[in-house]
Amino acid sequence: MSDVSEKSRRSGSSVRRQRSIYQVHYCMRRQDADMTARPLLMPTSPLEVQAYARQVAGHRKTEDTKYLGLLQCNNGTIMKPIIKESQKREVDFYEHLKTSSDAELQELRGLVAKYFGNRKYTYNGFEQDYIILEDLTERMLEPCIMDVKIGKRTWDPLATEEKIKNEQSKYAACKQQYGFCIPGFQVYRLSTGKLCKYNKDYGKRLHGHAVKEAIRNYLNGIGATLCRALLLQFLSELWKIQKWSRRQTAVRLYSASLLLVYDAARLRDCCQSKELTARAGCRPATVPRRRHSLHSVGSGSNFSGQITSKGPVYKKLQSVPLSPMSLSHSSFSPPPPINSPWSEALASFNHNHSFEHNYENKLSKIKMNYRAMLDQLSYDSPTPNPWGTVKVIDFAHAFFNSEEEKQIDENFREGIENFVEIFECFLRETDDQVL
Ligand SMILES: O=P(O)(O)O[C@@H]1[C@@H](OP(=O)(O)O)[C@H](OP(=O)(O)O)[C@H](O)[C@H](OP(=O)(O)O)[C@H]1OP(=O)(O)O
Ligand SMILES: Nc1ncnc2c1ncn2[C@@H]1O[C@H](COP(=O)(O)OP(=O)(O)O)[C@@H](O)[C@H]1O
Repeated sequence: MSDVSEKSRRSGSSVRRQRSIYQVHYCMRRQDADMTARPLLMPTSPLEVQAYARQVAGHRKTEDTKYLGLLQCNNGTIMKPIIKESQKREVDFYEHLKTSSDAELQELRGLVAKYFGNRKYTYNGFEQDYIILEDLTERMLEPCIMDVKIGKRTWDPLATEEKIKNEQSKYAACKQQYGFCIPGFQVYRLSTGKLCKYNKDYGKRLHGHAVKEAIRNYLNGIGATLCRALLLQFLSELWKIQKWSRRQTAVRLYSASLLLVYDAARLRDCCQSKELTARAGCRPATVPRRRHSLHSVGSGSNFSGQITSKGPVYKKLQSVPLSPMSLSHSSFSPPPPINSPWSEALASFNHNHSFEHNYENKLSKIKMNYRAMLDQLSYDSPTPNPWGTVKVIDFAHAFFNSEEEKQIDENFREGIENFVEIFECFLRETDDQVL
């Protein structure tokens, strides 16, 4: 991306004002719920395109000089080539999803990358059709990306015998055990900033316990504590996908993937401030002024803007003690209303089946930690944008159900359940984290 912006600056074609890295990367994220938002590029800016260096799986080969991988545009979108029949079906899938009035499909719209239509584009002298999608890693400084292909069955009803055999032979142990597989991921090491890439050959060898460890590695949790804030960001989206997959009968998603993305630069900030807080034994007494926050007026929060040594102060409520020790002798009062993806995560968290047996014991502690974490995150960022998310991608083998075919897609649901369970298990490891 930096090459692109450098070029536009030199040619004087960019209409963007120069901004600091921080502004460019963190403060401009779009928050629209609608997947068909308007293109991001200013009308006068020329579209600049290059091979997408952040692609961790899928088609990438070059045939002659025809590049089969994704392209990155300088307007926050990526372009996915439409070459095979299955990819043509993917266009139809997005087009139908865009206009459908079916409630289940409307819900799915919020779980996939934003779709901006399709277009012809000439790259390296070859004209091709492309699907235009939101780049989920946009503005990330150190994007950590994992592609998780969902389902024991990864071939669609139109697959040939040969294709079925090929699919059955790949990632066999992993798919059998977990109902998903990992065709690729990349992670920036928190300590060194080094980028480590893991391709499909690595993914094909994964099975048993190594699968969970690969996910832990992706989360920068090898030899270090997993970050509760990061896990909750992922879970807030994963629970939505899980809830949808438990009910929906509209579509069968063969070979679709979850694309997990987070910014290691933001994770590093989060860990460093946690470390500082732990060392000081309390949160910082003075907080730099923020222009926007989760708790700005109108955001629905009762946060007063003040933080004391005991934690954030809420309007009309007592300040929140941060130490888990204090829980044993304090009566629990519900947290203030906060409208954000975080509060949705908390709501899902409280109602999730997997935690019901621990419900009474853990709830008050979780809520207390959680409220503190919300403040920590909003303190670190001038906007409340999450720096980790997950979306469903790759609908080349997706099929809409007719009325007679309507039933739950067990193949997809099962894979999601198992993946969510791993994240919930990781989250339990962080139960003692107080931010
Ligand atoms: O060889 P194919 O034709 O089955 O290609 C696979 C692609 O299938 P498709 O062409 O869309 O039907 C397949 O594409 P989809 O993700 O299914 O769209 C993958 O790229 C697959 O690689 P992997 O399983 O992720 O390691 C590709 O598999 P390999 O390159 O690992 O064989
Ligand atoms: N919306 C997106 N934002 C960022 N990266 C994406 C997006 N969609 C796909 N990718 C990247 O491209 C890879 C392949 O995408 P996918 O749709 O699965 O293509 P294929 O059909 O070739 O398998 C993903 O693993 C991911 O790295």
